[in-house]
Amino acid sequence: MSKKPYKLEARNLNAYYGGFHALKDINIAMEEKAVTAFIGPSGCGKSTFLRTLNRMNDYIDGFRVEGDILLDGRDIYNKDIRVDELRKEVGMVFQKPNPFPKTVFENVVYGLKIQGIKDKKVLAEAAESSLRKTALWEEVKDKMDKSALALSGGQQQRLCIARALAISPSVVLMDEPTSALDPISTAKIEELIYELKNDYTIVIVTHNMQQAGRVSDQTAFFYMGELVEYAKTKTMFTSPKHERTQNYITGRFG
Ligand SMILES: Nc1ncnc2c1ncn2[C@@H]1O[C@H](COP(=O)(O)OP(=O)(O)OP(=O)(O)O)[C@@H](O)[C@H]1O
Repeated sequence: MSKKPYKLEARNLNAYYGGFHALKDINIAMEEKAVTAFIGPSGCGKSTFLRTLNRMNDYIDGFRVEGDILLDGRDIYNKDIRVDELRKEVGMVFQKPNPFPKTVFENVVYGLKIQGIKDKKVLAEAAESSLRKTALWEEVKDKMDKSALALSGGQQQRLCIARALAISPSVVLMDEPTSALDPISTAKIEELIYELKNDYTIVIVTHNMQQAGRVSDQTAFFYMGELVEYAKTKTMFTSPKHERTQNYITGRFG
């Protein structure tokens, strides 16, 4: 089988919060239309790294990076990159569902409206298409003008994923997207992630080892700001190379 091309690459990436060295010489290449999971104990830099992939950390005072992050071969920290364009390409879903206090419809089309799209038919079609992709359409099609805050937590999270997909990203970053959800909603999101990788490159931070095992193709294990091991998920879970990885995945720490 031919290898998928790399969508995202970090080369000699170091990141700092002021004087604190949070990411240490990270080198990793993530495949296109695949799911890459980041695992590791609390505070090891998973979220920091995820957030460097769409420059979400730019907002933090004193944060800086050295090295390169390449999206389709282009360095996203290059001066000529427009951050708003980058974020259209690299969408993000957070730990807690964070719908806006607006209707279901307004939530899904939010990004499109910001882009200046006003045509009602275009917006309605985009909303339906995104909600179908997150398997939410049948559940909300009669509630499009109701508040998104009235949906269940799991539905809200699928709505947030639909909102991210509506602006047609090619990469979706997910920071512990199920940690606030019940097991049934979690299972639905996991199924969804599995489906979405047909069309999107997905990077997910998870504390749940079983989840990494179920949804990801590749897994990266981080420890104290370093990328200790990166391998096919099956390989990592059956025969990790490093003792630290072994100890973590068998629950001896973390
Ligand atoms: N805004 C910030 N300012 C200063 N230090 C920070 C900031 N955000 C994170 N850090 C530090 O950077 C390190 C990595 O944090 P990060 O949130 O990336 O870890 P994580 O592996 O995602 O943790 P968790 O699993 O608990 O979410 C930690 O030591 C953390 O305290």
